[in-house]
Amino acid sequence: MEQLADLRGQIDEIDTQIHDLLMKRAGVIQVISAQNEQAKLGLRPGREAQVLRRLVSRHQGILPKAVVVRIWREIFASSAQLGSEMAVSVHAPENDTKFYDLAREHFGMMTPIRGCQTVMSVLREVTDGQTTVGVLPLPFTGDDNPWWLALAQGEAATNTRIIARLPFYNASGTELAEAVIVAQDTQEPTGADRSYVVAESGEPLSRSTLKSLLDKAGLPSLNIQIHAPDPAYSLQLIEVDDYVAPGDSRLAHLGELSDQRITHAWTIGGYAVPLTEA
Ligand SMILES: O=C(O)C(=O)C[C@]1(C(=O)O)C=C[C@@H](O)C=C1
Repeated sequence: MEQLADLRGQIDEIDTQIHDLLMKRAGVIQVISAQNEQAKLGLRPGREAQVLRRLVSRHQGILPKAVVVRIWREIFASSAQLGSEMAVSVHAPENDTKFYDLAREHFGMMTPIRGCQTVMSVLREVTDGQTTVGVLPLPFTGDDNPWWLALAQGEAATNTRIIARLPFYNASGTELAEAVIVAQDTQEPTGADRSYVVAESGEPLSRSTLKSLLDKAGLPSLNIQIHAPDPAYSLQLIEVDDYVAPGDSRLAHLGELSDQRITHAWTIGGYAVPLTEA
């Protein structure tokens, strides 16, 4: 049996290597950020998703995958901070810390996170540029005053988009709150993605009509939320099981496929399919 002192010596040597590699990685990030000085957002959730999928798929041994993900969350957060000062605003109504907790888990120990009482104040801070990203509840059916309407006020009215979904990896086995990250940025495709599409119409279309139109257009839908504030105007939020780029030709087909009942359709962003489901 190897002597305990030898084994501790091996651990010391490994710790030195890990530390050297972390410093080397930070140096590479510094070079990237110097080359991308114009880019406001150091955060790239799509790239993070690809890195984590790759590491988790090659992972072996007794160290839990969740630990690997946890370590890389801190690494990503510190890299994103190096790229540009990052601040997070999160929906944190009184006595409800579930979104704050999700954000802290995702953005690590060092990122400034500010709680906002209302979803609208989170959105305002992102849209005004007071904060880099916002964390908001996942859009849900039955919400009488959905926040996503603020992202759906005409295609060019806002640069704020959904760029990620939380949690990306839920290893706890318990149901966590679910949220999306919004930013003045665009969704980056990663090879396994979903996008949110808004379809505008006069009279609301039924879910089944809309679903079959979407299928014909090649847009597989997972979830449809209808918001019809008056009989002559409605907006439908569709979660599509695929990446939909701004200006995707499938969106333009919806008009003719629906005999012009859909007057306009556009994407408001989306997210990389979470690791647990990939
Ligand atoms: O790939 C980049 O552009 C990076 O800035 C690197 C990096 C990383 O640490 O891996 C940094 C932060 C992003 O959220 C994603 C990737």
